[in-house]
Amino acid sequence: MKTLQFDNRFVRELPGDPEDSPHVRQVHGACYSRVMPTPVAAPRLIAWSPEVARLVGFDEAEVRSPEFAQVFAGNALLPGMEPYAACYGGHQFGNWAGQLGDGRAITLGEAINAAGERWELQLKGAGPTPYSRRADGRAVLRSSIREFLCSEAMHHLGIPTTRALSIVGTGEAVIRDMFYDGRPRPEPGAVVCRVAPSFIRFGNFEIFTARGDQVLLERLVDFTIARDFPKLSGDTATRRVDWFHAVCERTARLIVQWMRVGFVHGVMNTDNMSILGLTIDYGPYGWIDNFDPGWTPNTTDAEGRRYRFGNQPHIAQWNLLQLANALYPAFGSVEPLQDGLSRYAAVYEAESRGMLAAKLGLEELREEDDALVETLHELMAAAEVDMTIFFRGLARVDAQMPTLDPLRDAFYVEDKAKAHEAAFADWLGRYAARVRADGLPAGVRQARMDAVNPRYVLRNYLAQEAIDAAEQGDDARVSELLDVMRRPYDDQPGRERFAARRPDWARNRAGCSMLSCSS
Ligand SMILES: Nc1ncnc2c1ncn2[C@@H]1O[C@H](COP(=O)(O)OP(=O)(O)OP(=O)(O)O)[C@@H](O)[C@H]1O
Ligand SMILES: [Mg+2]
Repeated sequence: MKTLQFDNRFVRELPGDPEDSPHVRQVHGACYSRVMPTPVAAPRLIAWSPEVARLVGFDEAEVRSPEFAQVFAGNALLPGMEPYAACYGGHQFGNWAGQLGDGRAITLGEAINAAGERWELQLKGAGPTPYSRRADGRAVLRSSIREFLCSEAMHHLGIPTTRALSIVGTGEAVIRDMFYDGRPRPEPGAVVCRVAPSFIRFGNFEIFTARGDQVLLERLVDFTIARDFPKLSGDTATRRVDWFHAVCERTARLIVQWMRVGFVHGVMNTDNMSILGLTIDYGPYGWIDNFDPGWTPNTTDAEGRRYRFGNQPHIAQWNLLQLANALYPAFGSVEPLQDGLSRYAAVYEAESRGMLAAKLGLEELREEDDALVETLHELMAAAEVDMTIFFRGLARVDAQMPTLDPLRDAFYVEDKAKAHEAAFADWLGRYAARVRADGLPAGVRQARMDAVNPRYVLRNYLAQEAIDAAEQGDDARVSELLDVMRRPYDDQPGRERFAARRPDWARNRAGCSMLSCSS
């Protein structure tokens, strides 16, 4: 394998933990602890992303070499790698949880590719670290496949995200009690290598303020600005303000994108919020099948449904408020922080209106269109309409002569479809009139809509089918699904089944509609 070029700024420029054993502890006065991945019995490459391999600088032969599986299972290091686990805290389900940290993630290094881009390589499931608390530092195959596939699916949908290079099976079992019902069982283990310009989270800042360590807080702030926001200029105070505003804007744009495609993160704790506005931590996430703003995939969240689909914009702002509180000592005044939070709301509102207009194929969403959107959302929820199929079909509704025909596939329940047919016909009449008022040629409108309304999303049951096969030793389904998700906006002849409604068997099956945090 060729050598990569590393420039490990995080460990070079920030203070680390002087202790280098993985025993579990509170780590003070440090941004990270150096820790080696724990070797595994029998590394075996299960799947990889060709785009990410290219980004990092590996060709196919290198990825398929035995050395690759060794390195990306955590059994060997490439020259220049300096493994560490980051220290962070976080608000979980609305409550301050204290020190969390990379309990099973280990960064290998910051690779600089031929284009001069920085791509941090991080293993997830690579063994215990000082931050593992009572857990084992490992990850199961099912959650690793979900993380791998969804990272890449999101990227190809055009949504900011951490990427995934590879999944390597460990050849070792991991014990998990999937539904916390006292029935633990052994499951196959795996390690994902994920890749991003930065894995810094809101919680990396929160931990220092919670501990009254203003010096380290300010160091991390200025480091993040210098490394991850190099375009910001001016004096330190100006850059800090502009930086927080940029974080608020990026977060707003990210959530708008989730809402566009029906992605429900499922566990939007502040330790799972990226400072770059990337989607991070693919745990108990899910995709909307039938449109339901109240849906959450996370069984741990079933009661309060804090992280339900329709609540994500609100939660993101709440998380930014926690970040603002944490940053206050570095700012010394509340105004710029308040301005940032207002910026979030303004950008979210504007971007969300643009997104809704694009999904509907309208030039813009005017105030008088709000009722049109509201009625549609109510109808979709009441009639159990598949979000993805509906919007894809809507582009095929003839504005001169609108009928429900292009939308028939989107309905889950015959009775409900019948009951709402007249209301939908009425809505379509109003919609078609609005489209005609814009006067876009039909082909242009359809092409524009197809560019924002995907044909294929990583439906929960599709991922589960690939997982079931992989657990039986057949990895091909994972690669096939990745391949479909690489072109989500294109009709792919022969792959209609991947665009179909969720089948009935998947309605209430574990892994398909209910996900636990056990991973
Ligand atoms: N199996 C495990 N072993 C050790 N620590 C764990 C394990 N699972 C989760 N954690 C830790 O628990 C905390 C919260 O977990 P959460 O589910 O948000 O993260 P995660 O899925 O491990 O990973 P990430 O956010 O890095 O994608 C984190 O500090 C995480 O590292
Ligand atoms: Mg996490």
